Amino acid sequence: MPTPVQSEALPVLFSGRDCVIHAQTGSGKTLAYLLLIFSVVNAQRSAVQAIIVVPTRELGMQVTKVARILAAKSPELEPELKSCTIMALLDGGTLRRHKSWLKVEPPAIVIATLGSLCQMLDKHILKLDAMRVLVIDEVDFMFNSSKEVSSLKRLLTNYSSINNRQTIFASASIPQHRRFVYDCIQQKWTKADVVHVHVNPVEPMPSCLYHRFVICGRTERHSTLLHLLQSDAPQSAIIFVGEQSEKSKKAGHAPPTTLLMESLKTSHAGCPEIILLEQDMNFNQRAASLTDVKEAGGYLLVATDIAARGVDLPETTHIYNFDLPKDAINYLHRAGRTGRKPFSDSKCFVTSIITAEERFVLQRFENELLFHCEELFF
Ligand SMILES: Nc1ncnc2c1ncn2[C@@H]1O[C@H](COP(=O)(O)OP(=O)(O)OP(=O)(O)O)[C@@H](O)[C@H]1O
Repeated sequence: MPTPVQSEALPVLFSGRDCVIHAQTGSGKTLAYLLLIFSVVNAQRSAVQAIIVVPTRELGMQVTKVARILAAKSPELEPELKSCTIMALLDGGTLRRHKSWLKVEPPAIVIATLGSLCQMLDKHILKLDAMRVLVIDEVDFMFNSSKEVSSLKRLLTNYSSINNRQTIFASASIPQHRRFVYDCIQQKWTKADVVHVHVNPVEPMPSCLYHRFVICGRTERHSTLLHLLQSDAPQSAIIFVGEQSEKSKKAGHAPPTTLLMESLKTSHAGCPEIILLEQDMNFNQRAASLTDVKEAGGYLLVATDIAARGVDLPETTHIYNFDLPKDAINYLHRAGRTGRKPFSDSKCFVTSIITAEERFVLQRFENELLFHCEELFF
């Protein structure tokens, strides 16, 4: 049964028009663009026909997994046909192996981070002559990232042309979306008849989310979190912690994530597994953390914003903002790591631990994202 965004976007996508898919977190945008790709690519052809660009390795691994599930065919149905080949070309991957694979037998679908993709394009190892669909997932994040933006523009205009491909942009947040669609046409990132599929514009976040906040002093945040965990007793939760500042790093202080992990391990015994996921971990450690989360019966995932975009852990019922996110868009994406079962109406909780001075910041997020946050008292 299609979700609302799939119902709205699929007819546009199948008509061949370029599309900006703009719908709440957890609404099923991934399947919408993957179904288009599988309707377009010819699995028997050894040429890259679709590329999906993602901002992080974690999101890339997740999209690859869904694409491989869709690609798997029953051998008894059409034994003579080979199934669609899919390659993950992600930062931290084994580029040497990918190079030889791309040269010998190019896959039909490539899921890539921008850095790794541009490396292959610059070296002429990957060619886009046969590319028919280009998807940029979390598009607002990519255009906002000073590291990615110039490569992204090159990919959209220099490496391939709008006339030879169908271009799909997806995100739950596209600030100033009218301006963005105008830019898409002016800058020739999409064709002029691009369609903006905007699902539920008056409610930017899923309605099953219940937003709360607790006010406490700076030094009481650990004990407040422990108190919350005891009263909520979540089966599976994500605790978002801010990145360590350069100043704090230089002063030799322990990262806030490490301090929180220690505090949880000593004071919150008997809880679900406590797992860490942060930018500073190497790629193998990050992959191991996500595997642990998926295999655990229940988890407390302590994470920085690396887990805020796209990561799909449908069992998560509680989000805690141990530190406030830096802006409303980040709040939306952190909150959207819960409420990810499209046809379920069970309540999920997003709780921010703030100081009295931060109340006005949260209020600003409420005004911008049109939601109500209720105060909790202990
Ligand atoms: N038609 C469907 N029926 C049931 N579940 C679905 C359907 N489509 C997608 N899902 C499930 O919904 C969840 C969220 O989907 P997905 O990851 O595509 O969300 P998204 O819109 O990309 O969210 P985000 O903006 O946070 O990246 C996934 O677990 C997916 O398997």
